[in-house]
This record gives sequence, C-alpha cells and structure tokens, in this order.
Amino acid sequence: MKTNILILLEISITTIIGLYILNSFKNNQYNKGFVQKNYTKELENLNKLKSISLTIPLTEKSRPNDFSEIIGQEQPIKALKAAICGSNPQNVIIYGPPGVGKTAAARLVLEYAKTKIYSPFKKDAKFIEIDATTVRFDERGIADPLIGSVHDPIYQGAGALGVSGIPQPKPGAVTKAHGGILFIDEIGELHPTEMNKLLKVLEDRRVFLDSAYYNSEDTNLPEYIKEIFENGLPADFRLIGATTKSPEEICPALRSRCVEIFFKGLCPEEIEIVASNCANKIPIKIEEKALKLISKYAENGREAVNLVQLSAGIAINEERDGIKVNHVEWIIENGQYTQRPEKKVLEKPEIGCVNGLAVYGANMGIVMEIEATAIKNNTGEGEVKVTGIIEKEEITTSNKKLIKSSTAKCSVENVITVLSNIFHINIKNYNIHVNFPSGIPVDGPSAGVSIATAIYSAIKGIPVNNKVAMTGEVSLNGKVKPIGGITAKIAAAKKAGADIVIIPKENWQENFKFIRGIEIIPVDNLQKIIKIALLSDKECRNYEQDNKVILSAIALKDSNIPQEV
Ligand SMILES: Nc1ncnc2c1ncn2[C@@H]1O[C@H](COP(=O)(O)OP(=O)(O)OP(=O)(O)O)[C@@H](O)[C@H]1O
Repeated sequence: MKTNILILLEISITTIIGLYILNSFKNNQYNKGFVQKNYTKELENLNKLKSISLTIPLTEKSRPNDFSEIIGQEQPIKALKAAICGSNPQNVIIYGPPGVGKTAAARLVLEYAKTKIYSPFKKDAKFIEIDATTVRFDERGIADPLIGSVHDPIYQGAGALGVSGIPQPKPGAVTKAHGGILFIDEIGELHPTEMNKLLKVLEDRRVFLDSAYYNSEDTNLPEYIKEIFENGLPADFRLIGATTKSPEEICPALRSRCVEIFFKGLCPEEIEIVASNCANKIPIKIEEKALKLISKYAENGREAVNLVQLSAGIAINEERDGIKVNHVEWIIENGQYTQRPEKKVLEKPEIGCVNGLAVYGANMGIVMEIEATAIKNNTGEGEVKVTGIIEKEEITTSNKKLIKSSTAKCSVENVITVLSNIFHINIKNYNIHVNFPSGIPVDGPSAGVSIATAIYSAIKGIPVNNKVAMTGEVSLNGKVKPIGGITAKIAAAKKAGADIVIIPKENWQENFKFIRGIEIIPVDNLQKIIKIALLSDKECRNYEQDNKVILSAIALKDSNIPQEV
C-alpha cells in the first residue's frame, strides 16, 4: 500500500515537472515567435531607412582629399608626415586655431603612411576619431568610449554571460584604434582622470580593465574574457591629438610623450584659395570680387567654406550661373559676420611707439603696439606707470591655481634697471608711462626689448622706425634672450607690413634666410636693437620736417646712441 502511494506521488511529481517544462517551452517558443516577428518588422524599417539618402553634403564634398588641397600648412604637414610616416611613428599633438585644417591633415596622414613600405601601419589600419568634449569621466566605469569599460552582471541587459555572473569587457576607442591611429580632437578638454588613463595606455600599449565580479577560478568563465582580464586588451596605436589651446595649457606629461606640431592661422590670400577650391568642388563659378570679400570676412578655412556654400545655395535658388559678390554680401549681412581685424604696423615713425610682437591662443602671431612717454621730473622722484595690462595673472595648472603679478609689469621694472645699467639713464628724473593699447594679452618677457626701445625713444625724443617690429626678452645686463612662437611672430610682422623684424640671435634658423619680403635681423644685445630701430640723424631731420615738430633730442642723439654694434 505504502509503495503504491509512493509510486503515485512519483508519477504526480513527474507529471507536474513535465507539464512545467512543456509550458515553459511553449512560452519560450511563443516569445521567440513574437521577438522574431518584431525583429523582422524592425529590420524591414531599417532597410527602408537605408534605401533613402540625400546628396553628399557640401561640407563633405569640399573636404580636402589630398595634402595639396590643404592650403597654407605645408610646413606643419611636412612635420606631421615626418612624425607619422616613418618606420617608427610617434605620438603627435597638433596645435592651431580652429578650422585651419588640423583634422583634415590628420585624416589624410594615415593613408599616406600606408603607401610607405617601411611603415608599420598595415593596409587595414584604422583611423579612429573621438572628440574629447564628448568623453565624460564616468567614475562607475560603465561607459567609457575612450578607454573601454566592463559590463558587470548586475546591470540590466548583461545577457547570458551576465546571468552566469560573468563581467563582460567592452573595448573603447584605444582598442578599436589598435594598429592604427587614434585621433582625439580638442584633446585639451580631456578630463584629468581620463588623461591619466590615456597616458597609462600609451605607456603599456594595452589597456587593463577591472571588475569586482571577475573571478579567475570561475569555471564558466570563457577563455577570451580570462585572457582580457589577465593580460589586457591590445591598444597599440599612435595618438594624434588636436587642440586650439596653447602648449602651456596642455598636460605636461602628455606633451613629453608627443611631437608637437603647429598649424598656423590663414592669411586672406590663403582664405581666397580655400574659397576658390571649394567653389570648384561644388562645382560652381565664383566672381573674383566675391572671393576677395570672403577673404575679408572669413577668419579660417571652415568659415570660408561655409560662406561659399551658403552663397552657392542662394545663387542656385536664384538660378544664377555662379556666385556673385552680392550673394556673399547678403550672407555677410544676414549672418552678422564681422570683418577680420587686420593689424598693421604703425603708420609713421613716432617717439615712444614700437611694434612689439606677441603670440596668443594656439600659436597665432600678432603685432602689439607698445607706447611710452617720458616727462622730465625735476624733483628726482619720477614715477613709472603701466596701463593696458592685467595687474594679476592667474595660472591654472593641472591641480592648482597660481596668482602672480603681471609679467608685463615685471618686464617694465626689469627694463628700468637695464636702462640705468646700460645707458646710465637716471629714471628717477622722469615720469614714465608705458601703455599697451591694443588689448592684446601681453606676454611680458618677450615684450622686453620693445618696452626698452619705447622708453629709450621717449626719454631721448628719437622716433622709432615704424617699419621695424621686434621681439625678445632682455636680461638685466642688456643681453637679448630667446623667446617662443618665433615663426608665428615673423609671419604676423610680415602680414602687418613690417620691413624688418628683430629677433633674438638664439632664435635664428637658417631657413629664415629664405623668407621673402621681410628682413630678419638676429641680435644679442639691446644696444644693437636701439641702433637698428631708432631713426638715423638723416631720417630724424626728414621726420622733423614732415611733422613740423622740434626734436629736442636730435642734437644729443649721436652721443646717446650706443656706438658699439
Ligand atoms: N588650410 C585649409 N585648406 C583647405 N581647406 C581647409 C583648410 N582649413 C580648413 N579647411 C576647410 O574647413 C574644413 C574644416 O577644417 P578642419 O576640421 O580640418 O579644421 P580644424 O583645424 O581641425 O578645426 P577644429 O579645431 O575646429 O576641429 C575642412 O574640411 C576644409 O573644407
């Protein structure tokens, strides 16, 4: 009897389990059918969407397809090729103003490298692009498109592996770029923690991912996941970072691992060529006058291309056979474009006025006017006033903020000492006022020679040649010391109409000999600068006649200008 009951119980349990399994199987089949039906519908929708396409956007059509189409950047492109296209490519940071061809050049350089037999980049090497402004630091490490992340089993959608408690590594851009190039636009915006992670990857040439759920003893663990957690994901790529920031604003640890290349701002003539090439690519005719107008308003290549494209849109809508100047005028007016400032050297020689040179932002050179007056103070208690500068400068390094006295103000103080040391001028006999009128951020040290020349000219009453521009730091004993951004400064001086640019001897490069249209004079002491920059006796007399002013100091000039050159 007892045995019968047991058998009956066993049959019942088996039947219940059987029914349960059957039911689950049916449910599963039903779900599968439902999912399949939905999937088919979605796939159909997707294919329908894929079958629709517009014409290629003009921005894409006008994108440079060859280095020769990137205008005005021959030197930095040569440097970029040297860094990337050799047998041992290097990491690179490209500095430059926005829209001047940095991304365009980076996109082309990998393909160029592949044409070299000695290049380690294989034919299928990838160019992976990521914008640092879109890479947010995620402290949970769930989503990191740059470095990669781990999908832990606690998260929804962890799939079959997640159900088994297995963490799943998701490769980031550093792994996708393995064997190729990782291009990070706006690299200066990268979060410091992301930057540190990137530096580690560059060092290891692989990326290690972590998870609290990783258990090397787990028998369910697939071999490839074990391999990733134990030995890391491959991430052997070369980095090209682009930034509109200046080198000082970029993490020093990254800079020390990279070759630094500087793209320059485009001049109006180069903007005209970019606009003309863009019109050819559309293709649409464009009037010469329209090109000239674009070159006056577009600050960079991207703006030139945008202006051509909008003007082309209007011309096409009006069924005209090309872009006319009035199309560009209409865009300029309605787009509220402002004319690009054309900084020129001073119009005529003036006492106490000097064309200094500065760099700002990502290596953009500019002529910076510096003016000084010196009024005799018979009490022997003269004062020095400096205006047009920021009194205090705040420097933000990666983890601290420093506030220091303006370097321009310090430079003026140094110059006062130099003038009394070298020329034995008693500054206390004058009320000196130095002004930086252009509102340009003054890089104090490199303005040293310009400040010294302006004050000397003001005290002696001798005009400064307005066709001379200068840059250089001056030491307390009057030696001229090297400065940064020399090429950009020379370009700015030439663009502004200077005939002569005075630079520190230590900044001299042999290729400066080949720059046409401007004479570059290297000097090592302040006396030489004064001799070159101030008007000669004859020039002073002409100046006196032209300006109908009495230059009281002319008579003194010969004895005051240093003879030793
Ligand atoms: N020097 C140039 N020669 C020819 N075309 C240029 C040049 N500079 C910019 N362009 C045009 O502008 C577009 C945008 O340029 P690109 O993206 O290379 O600039 P970028 O320097 O990387 O700017 P950003 O710093 O804003 O990313 C290019 O696709 C090209 O059509």
